[in-house]
Amino acid sequence: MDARAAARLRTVLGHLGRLEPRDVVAHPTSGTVSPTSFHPQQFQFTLDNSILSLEQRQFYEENGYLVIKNLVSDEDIQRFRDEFGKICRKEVKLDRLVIMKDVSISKLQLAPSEKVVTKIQDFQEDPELFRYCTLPQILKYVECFTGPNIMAMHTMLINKPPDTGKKTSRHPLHQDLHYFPCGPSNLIVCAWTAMEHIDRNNGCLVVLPGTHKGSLKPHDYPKWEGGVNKMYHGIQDYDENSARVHLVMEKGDTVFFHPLLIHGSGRNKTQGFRKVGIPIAAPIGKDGCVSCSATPYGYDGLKPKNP
Ligand SMILES: CCCCCCCCCC(=O)SCCNC(=O)CCNC(=O)[C@H](O)C(C)(C)COP(=O)(O)OP(=O)(O)OC[C@H]1O[C@@H](n2cnc3c(N)ncnc32)[C@H](O)[C@@H]1OP(=O)(O)O
Ligand SMILES: Nc1ncnc2c1ncn2[C@@H]1O[C@H](COP(=O)(O)OP(=O)(O)OP(=O)(O)O)[C@@H](O)[C@H]1O
Ligand SMILES: O=C(O)CCC(=O)C(=O)O
Ligand SMILES: [Fe+2]
Ligand SMILES: [Mg+2]
Repeated sequence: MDARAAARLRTVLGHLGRLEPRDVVAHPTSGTVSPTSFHPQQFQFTLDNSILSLEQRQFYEENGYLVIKNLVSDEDIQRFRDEFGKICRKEVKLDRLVIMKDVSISKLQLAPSEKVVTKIQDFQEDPELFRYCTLPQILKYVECFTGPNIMAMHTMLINKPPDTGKKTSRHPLHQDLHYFPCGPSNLIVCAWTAMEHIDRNNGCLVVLPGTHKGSLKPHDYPKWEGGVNKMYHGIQDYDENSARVHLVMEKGDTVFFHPLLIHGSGRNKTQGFRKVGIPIAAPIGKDGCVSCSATPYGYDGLKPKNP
């Protein structure tokens, strides 16, 4: 994006001011930004940029997600795996890190290892893992949705365990915006990178294309017999007829998706631990998230600020 386009985007963000979370809920598609004159009405969910092809833009506009193949190198993924292993074995300790175990094993006293950690959240203080959020090729695409001043709102690495038979390794269908009252929603994007081959066997991402055009729906715990992980809320009343699309991805492929896109993941029927790094959401206004000024997850400075 050139400097003039960036300046216009900042102006738009400035006019939007600081929304209350309920405003984001009531007007989830507020904040539509068409900062340049190329296609003023045509595009609602992507910013004008020279990175995405017309087909890619149209795909994201229509479907709410976009898979970019082979975006993160094997070498980087290996480094993230190594660091994750150290965290699980407690060789690296981080104050604010949240470590989650699958509910099916949460009450067992198990020795620290990668086999008992289902997910880590808030790794922004770990320089090695946080490199993911600063990879130029990730930021290049993130910028197509957020504009040039980018902040990581949340960081995660998911290590989906082999299902114990209770189906607790599933992640119910949800919208990420449910978890963070950030906005404008169209300027938020989540990046999800496969750290290995992922398909329906080990629990790939499942999306309901086009649902990013809808509103934020009520979420609650699904009524699953085997139990549900803490905070794994699901949408109760989605359209049963919507087509579910299973995203089969290779190591290093990254899917960028809108925070209102309904998505989830199935159970892991293999004996491996399915790793994805690292969903981040990366919105930012000029001085922080434009709707929730202070967020404990906010982490600034991924790219030099535009003057
Ligand atoms: C716009 C931005 C978009 C950003 C996108 C991000 C979207 C995010 C979508 C999600 O990922 S939703 C899921 C988010 N999940 C969480 O936030 C869970 C975070 N994890 C935690 O809070 C802790 O890991 C947890 C409380 C579950 C465990 O913490 P501890 O290890 O300190 O707890 P401990 O082992 O002492 O257990 C405390 C209690 O929690 C229970 N527990 C542990 N793991 C559990 C689990 N997995 N599920 C349910 N309960 C669990 C455990 O049995 C125990 O119950 P009791 O009090 O009855 O003894
Ligand atoms: N029939 C369904 N209708 C709506 N949502 C579903 C349905 N089946 C599964 N889901 C949701 O979609 C997510 C992905 O499910 P998916 O069907 O891919 O995996 P699975 O049921 O674990 O395994 P399988 O590949 O055997 O179907 C699940 O976590 C669940 O929340
Ligand atoms: O990789 C997965 O299982 C999906 C996780 C997810 O959507 C989330 O944590 O918000
Ligand atoms: Fe999610
Ligand atoms: Mg199924």
